[in-house]
Amino acid sequence: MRLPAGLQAVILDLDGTLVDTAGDFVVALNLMLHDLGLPAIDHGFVARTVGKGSEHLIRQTLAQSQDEAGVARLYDQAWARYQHHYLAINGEHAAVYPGVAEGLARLAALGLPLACLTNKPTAFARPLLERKGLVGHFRHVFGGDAFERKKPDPLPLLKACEALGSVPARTLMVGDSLNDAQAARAAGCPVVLVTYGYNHGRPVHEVPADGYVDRLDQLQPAG
Ligand SMILES: O=C(O)COP(=O)(O)O
Ligand SMILES: [Mg+2]
Repeated sequence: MRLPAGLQAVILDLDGTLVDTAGDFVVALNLMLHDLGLPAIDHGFVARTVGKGSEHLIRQTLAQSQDEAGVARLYDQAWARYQHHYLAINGEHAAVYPGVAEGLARLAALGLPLACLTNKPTAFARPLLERKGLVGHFRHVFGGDAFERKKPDPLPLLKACEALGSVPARTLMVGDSLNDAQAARAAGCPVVLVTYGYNHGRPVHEVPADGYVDRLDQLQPAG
């Protein structure tokens, strides 16, 4: 699809958009659950649950076997174990999606400044992009802890636009989920969704967007 005319910058989501990280989440969560003596989760659970940040993911994971009080009691220990394991394996069970490196290179060649905006903690996001050879494309990397609120709140997008020096209406958000689309709409940014990501386990075409692409390198310069 053609990029909107007059574009000033592009903001890209990470998990499910640039990198298939479901394997990393499964491994780190299951090591955490093992430490806590709790039953394991599977790939399908991760694909349905990822995208709303680590706190949400850990709470939902604990809720598979715990009531509300159990989740509250175990949360701090779970978060510490999760962080330890995730940082140790970050990127080992994750793969860059086909067309991503080419697509980012093309956007950069058009002179568009790029920001990565994910709900993943910044301390997980930056090393992952480095390990996968993608970090050099980005002027900024903002994690879920970079601002006061996370996507689907528009705040992180508005802050990213500010950092990029772009007007929201001329800043494209590229993501994989309703979370990204809602944040983009509320910020006044056009949004394109990739068709291969997670989208909370739902078909992505259910989510209204300005376009859908099967690969990032399908984003073509405006005609
Ligand atoms: O929920 C997460 O940790 C990350 O999700 P996102 O990169 O799709 O924003
Ligand atoms: Mg995502």
